[in-house]
Parts: sequence; structure tokens; C-alpha cells
Amino acid sequence: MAENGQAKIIDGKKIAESIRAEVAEGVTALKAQTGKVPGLAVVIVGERKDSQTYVRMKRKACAEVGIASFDHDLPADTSEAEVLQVIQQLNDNPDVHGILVQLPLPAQINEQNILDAISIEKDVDGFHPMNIGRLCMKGRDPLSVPCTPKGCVELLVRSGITIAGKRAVVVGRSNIVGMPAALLLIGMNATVSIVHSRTDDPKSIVQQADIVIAAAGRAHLVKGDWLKPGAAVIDVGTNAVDDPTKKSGYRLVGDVDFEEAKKVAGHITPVPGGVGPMTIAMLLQNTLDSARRSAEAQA
Ligand SMILES: Nc1nc2c(c(=O)[nH]1)N[C@@H](CN(C=O)c1ccc(C(=O)N[C@@H](CCC(=O)O)C(=O)O)cc1)CN2
Repeated sequence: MAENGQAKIIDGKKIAESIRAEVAEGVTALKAQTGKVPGLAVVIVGERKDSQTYVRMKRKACAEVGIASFDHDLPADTSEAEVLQVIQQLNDNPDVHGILVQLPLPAQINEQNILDAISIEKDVDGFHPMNIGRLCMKGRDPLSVPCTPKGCVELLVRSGITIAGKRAVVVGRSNIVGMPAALLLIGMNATVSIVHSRTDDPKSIVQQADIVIAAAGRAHLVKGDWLKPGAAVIDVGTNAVDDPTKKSGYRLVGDVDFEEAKKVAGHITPVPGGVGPMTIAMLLQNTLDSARRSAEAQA
């Protein structure tokens, strides 16, 4: 626990801003060397409000750092074959270095078929089975690492928190956060456990953790008494709960009970303003890295 009995707040917004500034410098340098700018295609199917917000944020972030955006906004009743056709065009377009299909997709579209169709070189979300497979293997680096887990680790590293040799517990086992976060931490020499909806007594396992990544998608699941004093707590949850005092009628809360946890933890991320902004910063970084690889291959 911090000396004053309050955890140090990890400011994800500020850390993400400095990463975005680094990416902007990288884009300028690449343009000066090759005359090319990185290009990111963002594909969205349907009108889900939250997805539209995230896509808008991604496109704005691209514009701010000089990444060219290729927009594909498809109606909710688009067929799987039509989405696959768009992906094929983007795979073949040399100005596109990253392809992102916003998840979740409407029910008529098989998510796995779509993610498998994205060229591994352009898979800046890091969701292609080949990239995930490489993440599992010693000495086989993925071309891109999934943005949210990569952002969680970056928050730990940039906050001076040691990972090697520490006990980490990941709460949740989703393909896009929990599972890759656990793989990343193992690759950085942490001792990792995953707890999930079928785990018997998750509290007693989380209590052993020096590092907790909470990614279960359940508001305030992790209470203060689940935590080891001094633990570093990274909260991935963005759960909307009713709040009549807000104009929107809701507010976002994490998977961790922040008010309780901050009295026990050593470091903690807020929601909003923690992991969320890092997801987008990592996407920009992955896109720049992909464009650099493409320029090297052509040199
Ligand atoms: N293809 C993908 N789909 C989805 C991903 C992903 O990484 N790739 N992740 C999530 C959603 N997501 C990005 O797409 C995302 C979520 C949250 C934020 C964010 O900055 N949140 C802010 C709050 C924003 C608000 O007020 O609504 C915060 O936490 O501070 C960015 C991106 C699912 N789909």
C-alpha cells in the first residue's frame, strides 16, 4: 500500500498521450525516409453506439498522428461474404498497413472467419490465430500483440512496476484481453494464474497476486479484500451502470471496486482514463510498426 494509505493512480490518459506523440514522430520520420505514410483501415458493421464511439476515436487518433484512415462503414445486414470481399481488397491494397474489424460483429457474421481472413502482416489487432500462436511460443514473436493487453503491460512498465518473478493473476479468459494478457505476462517471466467464471474461490487466488489484471466484464467484481496490500491493479472493465445524475443516464465503472481497492493497492488504474486510452495508443503503434516492416521489405 502507498505510504498515505492510498494507491498511486496510474494515469492511462497521460501515458497514452506520450505514446501518441512518439508515434507521431515515428510517422514523420517514416515519411521523410520513404515518402510513405502508414495506413489503417477501420471496418465497422452495424450501428452499435459503443462500437461507433470507439471507431470515431480510432479515426480521430489516426488523423492526429498522421496515419491515413481508410473508412468502411457497412450496414448491420451486411453478409459475411461481403465483409470478406472488403478484407480481400484491403489485403491487396499496398497503402493499407493495418486492418481492423471492430468487434463484436452482428450475429450473421462468423467472427473467426473474418479474423482468419486478415493478412497476418496487416493484423494490427493481433487477433489472427498465427499471431496468437506465436505469442504462446518461446522465441516466436507475433508481428502484432493485441492492443488492450499490450497497453496493460505498457502501463506497468512505464509506472516502474517489476513484472519478472512476480505473481500475476488475470481475471477473465477472453480471446481479446484475458488470454493474451496472461501469455504476455508469462513471456515477461511472471508466474501467472487465470481465474474465470468457473473458478472455485477466485478471491483466494487474487489475494496472492502482486499484479492483478481485471478483465471479466463484471462491474465491481474485484473488492478491496480480494487484494494483497501493495498490489498493482490494472482494471480493463468498462461497464455502463445507470446514473440519473449524468446527461447520458449512465457512467462507466471498472471490474474493480475502485473506492475500496485504492485503500489497499500500491498502484491502480481508474475507469475511465486507465486502460481504454492505451488500447488506441497501442493500435497506432502497431500500425506504425507494420508500415515500417512493409517499407523494410520493399527497400
Ligand atoms: N477490433 C477490436 N474490437 C474491439 C476492441 C479491440 O481492441 N479491437 N476492444 C474493445 C473496444 N475498444 C476498442 O475497440 C475500446 C474500448 C474503450 C476505449 C476507451 O478509450 N475508453 C475510455 C472511455 C470511453 C467512453 O467514454 O466511452 C476509457 O476507458 O477511458 C477505447 C477502445 C471492443 N472491441
